[in-house]
Amino acid sequence: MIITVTLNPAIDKTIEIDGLTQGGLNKVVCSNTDPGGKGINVSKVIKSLGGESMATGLLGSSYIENALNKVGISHDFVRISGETRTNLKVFDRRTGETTEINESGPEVSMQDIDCLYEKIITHATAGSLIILSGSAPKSLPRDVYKTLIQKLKEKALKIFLDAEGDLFRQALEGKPHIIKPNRHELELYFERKLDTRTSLREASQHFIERGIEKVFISLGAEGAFYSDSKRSYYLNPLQVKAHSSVGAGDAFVGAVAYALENQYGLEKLLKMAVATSAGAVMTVGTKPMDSIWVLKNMEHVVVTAL
Ligand SMILES: Nc1ncnc2c1ncn2[C@@H]1O[C@H](COP(=O)(O)OP(=O)(O)OP(=O)(O)O)[C@@H](O)[C@H]1O
Ligand SMILES: O=P(O)(O)OC[C@@]1(O)O[C@H](CO)[C@@H](O)[C@@H]1O
Repeated sequence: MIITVTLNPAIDKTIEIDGLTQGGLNKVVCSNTDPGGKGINVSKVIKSLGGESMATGLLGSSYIENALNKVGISHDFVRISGETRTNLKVFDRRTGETTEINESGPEVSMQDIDCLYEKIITHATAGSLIILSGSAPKSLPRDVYKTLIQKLKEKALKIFLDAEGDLFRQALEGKPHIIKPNRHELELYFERKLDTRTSLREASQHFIERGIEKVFISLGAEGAFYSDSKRSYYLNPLQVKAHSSVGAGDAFVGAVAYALENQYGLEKLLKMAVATSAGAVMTVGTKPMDSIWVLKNMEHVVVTAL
């Protein structure tokens, strides 16, 4: 059983503009809305690959529950009184760039986290993979993931963390089993550039020495990197026509979770993660790519042992 946890869900509003003018009038060419927040996107990707997950977290709006019902994703959120944030993604058709404007999220408390912990425990079965992904509303302490990880590990659950900044730094003390930082998150953590394969390998080893089992580093259009205690691999990106890279990291995490759940071998898992995330950058907003495309294209991913 895979459980995705989103502490700070979002209604993602993606608008497209023909040349963004700062400080001027911008006309929207088209717009669309997706249920979002990193864990929820992971659940969407698992579903598109043919898998099942349970989405939970802290939720203020029924929009997201309705949207998940429509695509058949199981969910059980802790309902909070504050409103779910709306995150604006502005895609500039001329430059191909996306500008993101994210709200910080509603007021929540550690009591909400206690309720969330109970929900996770209710749904988890032995060895369930719990995915903790994305930011936490400002009102929560920055060690919220660390606290959750420590408690969940006492129940022998597997933890996959995708977070940044102080949340990430403190969560590491709880020793999640798997992490997927992107290059920017890692550079923030180490306070230095990580622009060579050697530096990525050293960074991964730093985590592995501290008890983390699997380190995936996503490198945007430059592909990805993987390390565990025995091996390291560089993964070439697929050459695709990029539309919106928002949610590419979530697609990567979703594919890894799906592959682990289905006990894929490492090479197949890595290929699926790269293909699923490449597919995600071709779609509008945070819509996942369909599994037929993923299965067809994963064979083109080159996995290089280092
Ligand atoms: N332009 C691109 N072309 C091909 N593949 C891409 C491109 N951008 C991203 N990817 C794929 O998506 C994966 C994740 O991308 P990225 O490193 O940008 O994640 P992220 O920063 O965590 O994303 P987000 O936070 O928006 O979900 C990469 O490892 C790569 O496989
Ligand atoms: O503020 P966070 O939680 O870090 O990021 C939130 C977010 O930008 O991430 C997803 C894409 O990865 C979007 O669905 C969502 O709007």
